[in-house]
Amino acid sequence: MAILDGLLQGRTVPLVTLVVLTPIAYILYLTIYRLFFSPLAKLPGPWLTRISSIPEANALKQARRAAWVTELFEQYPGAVAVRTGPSSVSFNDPEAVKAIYGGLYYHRLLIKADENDNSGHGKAADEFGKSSWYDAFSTTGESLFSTRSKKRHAMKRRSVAHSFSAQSLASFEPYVDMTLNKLVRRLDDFAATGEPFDIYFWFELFTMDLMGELALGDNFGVLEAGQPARYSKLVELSQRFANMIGMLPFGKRSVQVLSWVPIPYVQMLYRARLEYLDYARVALERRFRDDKREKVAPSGKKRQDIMQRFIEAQDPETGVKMGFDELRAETSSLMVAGASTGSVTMNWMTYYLCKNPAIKQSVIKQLEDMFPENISGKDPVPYTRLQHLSLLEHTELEVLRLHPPIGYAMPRDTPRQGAVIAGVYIPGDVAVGVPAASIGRNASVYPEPDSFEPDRWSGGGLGDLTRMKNCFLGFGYGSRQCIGRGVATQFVMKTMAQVLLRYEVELEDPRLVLGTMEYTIQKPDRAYKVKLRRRGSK
Ligand code: HEM
Repeated sequence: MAILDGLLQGRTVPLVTLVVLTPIAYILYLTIYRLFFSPLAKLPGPWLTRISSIPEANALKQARRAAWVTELFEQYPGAVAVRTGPSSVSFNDPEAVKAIYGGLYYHRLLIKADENDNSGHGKAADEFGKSSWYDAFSTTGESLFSTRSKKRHAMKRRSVAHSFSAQSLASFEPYVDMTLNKLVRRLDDFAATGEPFDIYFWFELFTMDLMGELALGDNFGVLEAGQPARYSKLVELSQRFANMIGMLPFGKRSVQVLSWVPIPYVQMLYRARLEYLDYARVALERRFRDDKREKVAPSGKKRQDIMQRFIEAQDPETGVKMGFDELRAETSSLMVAGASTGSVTMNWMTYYLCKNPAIKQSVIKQLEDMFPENISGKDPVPYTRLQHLSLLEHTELEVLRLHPPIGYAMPRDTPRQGAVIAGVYIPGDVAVGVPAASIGRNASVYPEPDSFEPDRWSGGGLGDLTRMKNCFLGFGYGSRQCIGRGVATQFVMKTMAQVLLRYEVELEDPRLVLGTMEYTIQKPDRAYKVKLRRRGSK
C-alpha cells in the first residue's frame, strides 16, 4: 500500500522495488490475459492449458503426448481444434492440414520467402514456418529436418534431393539386399528352433545397419553382433531430452538452461545427448576415413552414399559448403529419421498381419503370384516388380495411419498477423499443427477408424480415397514432408515381402493387444514375441 500511496503522491519509487514489481505485474497481466481475454481462451481444452504447459509436460512424462491430444478431441466431440498449451493448438480437420502444411498460405509465402528472406529467419520465413520446438533438434548445427529457415531448407533439400531419386533407390538396392540377407540368416536360426523371439529388436538392428550403409557407406555391425549399438539407447534418451527442451520458452538457449537443472534424471538425459552427438562424430570421422579408400559400388563406379550429397552441397550465393559440425548434425538426424521410423513400421505391419490372418494370406497370395520363382522367399525380391504389389503397400499405409511413428503435431508458427485455420481464428506466433495420430483416426475421413483395413487405400472400400490421401500425415505433408519416403518404402516392402514368403509368422500370444509409448517416435508399449517356421516345412 505504501508503494501505491507513494506512486499516487508522485514520489519516486526505489529502483529495486520496480525491478521486483515489474516482472510480477507482467506475469499477473499475462495470466489474466491468457485466462480470460486471449482468443485461445475460448478454444476447448483443459483450463490449465490456458496458462501453463503442465498438462502437456505430464503427458510427455508418461510417454503418451499424442494419445493425450487424441483423447482431448474425444472429450470435445466436434471440436476442430483443442488448446494444448498457452500458445499451442492442435487441429483435427482436413482443412487445417492444407492451411498449416501446404495450402494457399504456403504458396503465397513461398514467393514472399524467395523475395524477402535473406537472413534465413526473415519475416516471410517465420510465417507458418517450423516452430521453435525444432531448435531442440538442432544439435551441433541445423539439419535438413531441424532448420527453421525456408531459404536454408530449400538449399539443403535441393542439394540432396538426388540421393532420394528413383535412380538412387536402384543404386541402394544391393545394400538393402546385403543387409536383408544378414537379417534372414539370423531369423533362420529362430525358425530352426521354433523359439519365440522379439522380432522388433531384430528389425531395429536391421534398420540401424541399413541406415549406416545408405547414409554413411558402412554398417555398424549390429546384426552380426546381435547386440544393439549403445547408439539406439542414446537416441531414445536424447529424444526425451529434446522433447523437454522443445517445451521450454528459451529458444536455442533451452539446451543450456536445461543442462543447468540439478535433477539427476535431467542430467542423465543431458549426458546421453552429449554421448549421442559424439557417436555421430565418430561415425562421420570413420566415413571420411573410408572415403579416402574409394569404395566401389557393385556397378563398378565409386560408391555414393547419402552423406556424399550433404558434403558436396553448396550455398548457391556464397558457395560455402557445410562444415563438420553441420554434417555431424545431418548424420545424427538421418540415423534417427530413417532407422527408428522404419523398424517401428515393420513392427506394426508384422503385428497387424498376424492379428488378421485372412489379410496376411491375401498378401502372401499376391506375392506368390508375382514371384512364382521365389515362393519360399529364398532371395530378396526386386523392388521394380514389388512396387506393383498393392496390398503390401496399402498395409504399410494403413499401419502408418493407425500408428504414425511421429504421432504428435509437427508444430508450425502462425504468421505474425494471425490466421484463420479451418474456420478458427488463431493469433500470430502460436504453434499450430495436426497430429498424425488424431487425424489418422478421424472418422469423418477414415470410416471405422480403429479397424485395420488396408483395402481402404485401393479406392473401392471405406472412405474417399482423395480425402484420405490428403489427410495422410504418416510421412508429413508439404514442403517439409519426408524426403526418405521412397527409401523407407523400398526397404520396408522388400523386408516384409521376404519375411512373409520365407516364414509362417505367428504371435506367441495371439491375444496380445499392443499399445504405444512415445519419445518423439511412437513405439510399441511392451516387448512381445513371434514364432517363425520356414514355409513349406512341416
Ligand atoms: C517409415 C519410415 C519413415 C517415416 C514414417 C518418416 C516420417 C517422417 C515425417 C512425418 C517427416 C516430417 C516431419 C516434419 O514435418 O517435421 C519426415 C521428415 C524427414 N524424414 Fe522421414 N520418415 C521415414 C523414413 C525416413 C528415411 C528412411 C529417411 C532417410 C533416408 C528419412 C529422412 C527424413 C528427413 C531428412 C526429413 C526432413 C525433411 C525436410 O524437412 O525436408 N525419413 N519423416
